Amino acid sequence: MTALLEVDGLAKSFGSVHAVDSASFEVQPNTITALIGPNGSGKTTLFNLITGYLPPDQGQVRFQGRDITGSSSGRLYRRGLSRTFQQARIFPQLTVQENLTVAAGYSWQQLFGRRMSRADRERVGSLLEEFRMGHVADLFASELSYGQRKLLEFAAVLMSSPSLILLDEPTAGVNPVMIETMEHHIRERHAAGITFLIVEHDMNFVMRLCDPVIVLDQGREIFVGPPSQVQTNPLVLDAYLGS
Ligand SMILES: Nc1ncnc2c1ncn2[C@@H]1O[C@H](COP(=O)(O)OP(=O)(O)OP(=O)(O)O)[C@@H](O)[C@H]1O
Repeated sequence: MTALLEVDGLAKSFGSVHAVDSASFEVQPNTITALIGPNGSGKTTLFNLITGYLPPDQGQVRFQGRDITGSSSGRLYRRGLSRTFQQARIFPQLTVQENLTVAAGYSWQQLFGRRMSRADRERVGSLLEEFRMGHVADLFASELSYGQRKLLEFAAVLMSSPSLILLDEPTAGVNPVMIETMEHHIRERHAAGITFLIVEHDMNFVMRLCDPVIVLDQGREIFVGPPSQVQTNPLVLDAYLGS
């Protein structure tokens, strides 16, 4: 099977800190792959390198077989590679509905002139329904709870019809009910054909949802395998207990 995403010898240093140090791994299509590792092991930096928010010092990233190293985040978004952030990046001064509209690629002028295609209007409507956000559609995003903002960001990246979504700590700081909601939506969208790469510290969440699991330590992968083998792998235990 051809990998959907290939990370090959990726490296990034900040001064003397080797945040990502020759990392290489693949994400196969139709998986929910986890990327875990102790604090500071380079997970967010890797996400930034893959999604065009940081240029790598070395190495290559391929998406759907094409070299995307150094491509801009906007270009990757339009090609079907989207991401979320640890702190949801949404527009607090726009309503929930407007946030989804902007994510479809509409300019601010079009947004306020209501010149939106019927198909996109319907997509916004169906996402509001799917994510049960109809009742908050006209609230400003700033009025949402922390968890709802994360959910909105997730819904917004779906406007680009992505084939791969990178989620950066989707459950961090989120209440248990919202964690279940998040898991439900990931499963639903996975069943509909979207591939996920998820950075997450909640091991219960990872163990029940993800396969395979990639473990990063000091900027490079030290384990790739099924969740059942992660917790007993000596290299993984060393990385976590030694940190
Ligand atoms: N912009 C930056 N400037 C300097 N150092 C940085 C920068 N970004 C990350 N680092 C360093 O790179 C290393 C990897 O950080 P990164 O945030 O990628 O790790 P992480 O695995 O995502 O951590 P966490 O689980 O705590 O979110 C850390 O030592 C961090 O301090």
